[in-house]
Amino acid sequence: MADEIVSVNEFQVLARQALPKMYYDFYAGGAEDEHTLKKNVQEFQRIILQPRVLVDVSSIAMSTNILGYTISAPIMIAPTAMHKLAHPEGELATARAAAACNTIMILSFSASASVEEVASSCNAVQFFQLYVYKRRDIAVNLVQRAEKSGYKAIVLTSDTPRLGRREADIKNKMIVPQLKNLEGLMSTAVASDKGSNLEAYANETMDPSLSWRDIAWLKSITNLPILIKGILTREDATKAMEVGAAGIIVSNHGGRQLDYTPATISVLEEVVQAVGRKVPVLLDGGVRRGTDVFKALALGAQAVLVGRPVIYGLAAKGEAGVRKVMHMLKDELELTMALAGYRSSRILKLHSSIVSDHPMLTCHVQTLFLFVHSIRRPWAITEIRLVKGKRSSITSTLA
Ligand SMILES: Cc1cc2nc3c(=O)[nH]c(=O)nc-3n(C[C@H](O)[C@H](O)[C@H](O)COP(=O)(O)O)c2cc1C
Ligand SMILES: CC(C)CC(=O)C(=O)O
Repeated sequence: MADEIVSVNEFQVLARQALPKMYYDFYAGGAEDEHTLKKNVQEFQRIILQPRVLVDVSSIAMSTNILGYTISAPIMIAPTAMHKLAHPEGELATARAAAACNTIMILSFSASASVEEVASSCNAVQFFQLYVYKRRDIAVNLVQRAEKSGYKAIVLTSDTPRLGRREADIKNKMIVPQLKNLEGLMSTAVASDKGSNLEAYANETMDPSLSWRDIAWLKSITNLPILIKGILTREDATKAMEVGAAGIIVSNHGGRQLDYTPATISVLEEVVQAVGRKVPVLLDGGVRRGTDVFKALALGAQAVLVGRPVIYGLAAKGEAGVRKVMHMLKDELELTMALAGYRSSRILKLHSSIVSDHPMLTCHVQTLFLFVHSIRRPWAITEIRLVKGKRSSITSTLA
């Protein structure tokens, strides 16, 4: 019963029961040692919150704005491939859930429903995630179809010149169904019967020569704003600004590409600092609790994206499962804000940008001693504590 589920992680157990092993492993798995997959969750857990009390939290504002579109909470749906392997209604159910929750879904290039089908299934604001294949005409075709169908932005995934080595998929000989967006354009059948068919297919099709120079080409084929997904360093954040990205998604692809990349939450601040509030910075990877969302906002994210929990909700309960996942995260975030002494998720973001701009933070990062720093503003008190060179807690509230 969906009603008996009290936390997002419980959906993973239900999804495991509902799905064939090959598909469950595909969704749940990461690359190689799955170090980054685990770190994404663990690094959230290392951050401790120090609440402020006796703040009037009788009314809490959860909504935020992404590229001019208001969403009910700073929690969006990450692009994930092939939802029909999780549930027969696939992306259509996910999109309806996004619309019901008044949030943005990013449709995967590798979806099992077409851009047109998903666009016409509901009135949610949708972005389209793009992989660039060696056959550039496919990107042109899909970007133009997405634009025509009413998608509001292109999310270019930058971390997949080749597919990460996902060992469960290799063992299971993971298959690739025909991808709906490519029907009539390209077959997804691959000759190899060894290892992961998905890996063979991806490596045959993805364009490993894609580079920063190609953003100009992408801009020449669309009028939509372009967000770049897969940024983990200040250097690449700066480059993304130089090429005119409209937004950045701090992501390590949920630990499915390069293993031993840092957890996204641990590099968020570095990216936010480089971007300097010029464009929105979003984060995905390991978000499983409202407190995780709160931590990401406090460190400068405008919103987070959720990947696997959405698929698990879909696999377990279809559209209702996705709605439940999104509602649980939103409710937990609201409770976190109340208990931590916050009235608005937007104020949270303002605080953190002050924090990350402060040079003291960087110069004390290596210290082995407790470092307490507070900044006073007419409207805010922000306090950051670092222990042994790591951020250990975040406190800030309205003055
Ligand atoms: C099963 C699965 C499929 C994915 N497919 C895509 C995809 O097609 N395009 C993409 O840019 N990212 C894809 N991702 C990465 C997600 O967009 C996102 O970065 C990641 O899932 C976030 O981590 P989380 O699952 O811990 O929330 C996929 C992730 C998973 C788990
Ligand atoms: C079809 C795949 C390339 C989708 C993907 O990005 C993933 O599985 O992580």
